[in-house]
Amino acid sequence: MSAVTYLARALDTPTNPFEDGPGALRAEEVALEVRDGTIVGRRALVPGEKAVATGEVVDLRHGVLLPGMVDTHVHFPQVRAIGGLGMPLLDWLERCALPEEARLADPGYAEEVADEFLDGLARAGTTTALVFGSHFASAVDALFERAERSGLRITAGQVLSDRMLRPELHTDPATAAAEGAALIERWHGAAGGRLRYAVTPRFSLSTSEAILRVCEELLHSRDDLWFTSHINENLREISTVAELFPTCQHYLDTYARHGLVGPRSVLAHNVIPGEDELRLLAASGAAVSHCPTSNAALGSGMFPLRRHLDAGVQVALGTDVGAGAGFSMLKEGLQAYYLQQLLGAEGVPLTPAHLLYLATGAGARALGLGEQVGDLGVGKQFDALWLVPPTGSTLDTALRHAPGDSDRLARIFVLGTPADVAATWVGGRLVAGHAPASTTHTPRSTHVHART
Ligand SMILES: O=c1[nH]c(=O)c2nc[nH]c2[nH]1
Ligand SMILES: [Zn+2]
Repeated sequence: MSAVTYLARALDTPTNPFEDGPGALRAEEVALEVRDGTIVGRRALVPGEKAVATGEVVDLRHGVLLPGMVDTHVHFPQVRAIGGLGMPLLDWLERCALPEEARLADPGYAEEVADEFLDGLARAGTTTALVFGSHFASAVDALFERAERSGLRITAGQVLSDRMLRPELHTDPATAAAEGAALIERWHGAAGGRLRYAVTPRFSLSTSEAILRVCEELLHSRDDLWFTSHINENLREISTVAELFPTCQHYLDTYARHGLVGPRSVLAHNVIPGEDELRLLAASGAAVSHCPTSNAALGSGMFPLRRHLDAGVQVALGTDVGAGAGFSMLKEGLQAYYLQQLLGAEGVPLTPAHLLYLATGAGARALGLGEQVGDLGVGKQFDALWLVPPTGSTLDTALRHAPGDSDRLARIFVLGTPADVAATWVGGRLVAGHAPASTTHTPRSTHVHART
């Protein structure tokens, strides 16, 4: 059994600040005892305390420890398409995203992109993600194979479409059913449950009723699969979906009538929802992934967080790479804050605790992982990111002069970038960066040895 004690200045939100207020922010100097990847002990330290534990000790107190970020909407095949500005959704798809996604038909290309993608997540401090896969089954295999090695917690699936994209990205119901069943068999629950399968129609605009029926069969082939798709992102998209599904009550109904909306469903965007849709989302326990940098880049609209909260809909954050502005969930949190400020009286005034919760605990709960990850409490996995801004950087200065814990967290969201993430762990395993050498403390002696 491997046991390590991490000494850290930790910030987390073990409860929901939308219910408990800003007091939900926990800021402590702690000793976290981690055994086989699980936090088994947590003790508050007297600041600067030295002789704190016996056994292997890693001192992280010159940085800030946060729970690993949870990205609830991110596209694996779009890493190389980040940064396409100046277009609304459907033009951006046609010009930027889909030509790149078509390249993943080449398995070698897909492997390279999978490595870039997973590396991008881990370096940004993201430890868990709900990932839009590729239209090609071979590329989805590549993603899961690389994810198994990377150590990250990944829920993903083959993206399904059979119209209105480009022919090489289209499938047919029989192929979709066969490939989906094989991928579920190979990957759902693999790597000790770190990898899970999500049935993933791209959006109703590009999926016929026949493909949605396949999605229904695949999703209900087991009772523990996930569902994800897009919804209500853009006015042209919404009116096209209404024309394509004349008998549906609203966009959400195109999924709901196939049994695709439930507590294991995550729908991205929902920038322009109807009240009926919000009620149905809340009643079904489905979550919405809010992707604020993508919404701003594509001019999709202003996410009505207040209406979601009032209706009781679960909301978490997603980067939506590549329409979004990169893998940083700190940037996503900041953009969510800005957007709510711009909404004036209709916006929700978000505190730093809200931002941290949206980027960690809310995502964990939306993905059914709230018992395992999302904060740094006893019983949780040691999924964490360690921020160590370079000495003399603006973030370093800002943190040294922060008057309080909430201000420190605000400064991290405003100024933090992946370049400040010195190390990322999943289940106690280092998945990016470098941790300091541990020291072994015995009752009599202390010596340093290198950690592998
Ligand atoms: O932001 C988005 N990115 C996509 O790739 C996509 N596909 C359908 N709808 C989408 N929205
Ligand atoms: Zn998306």
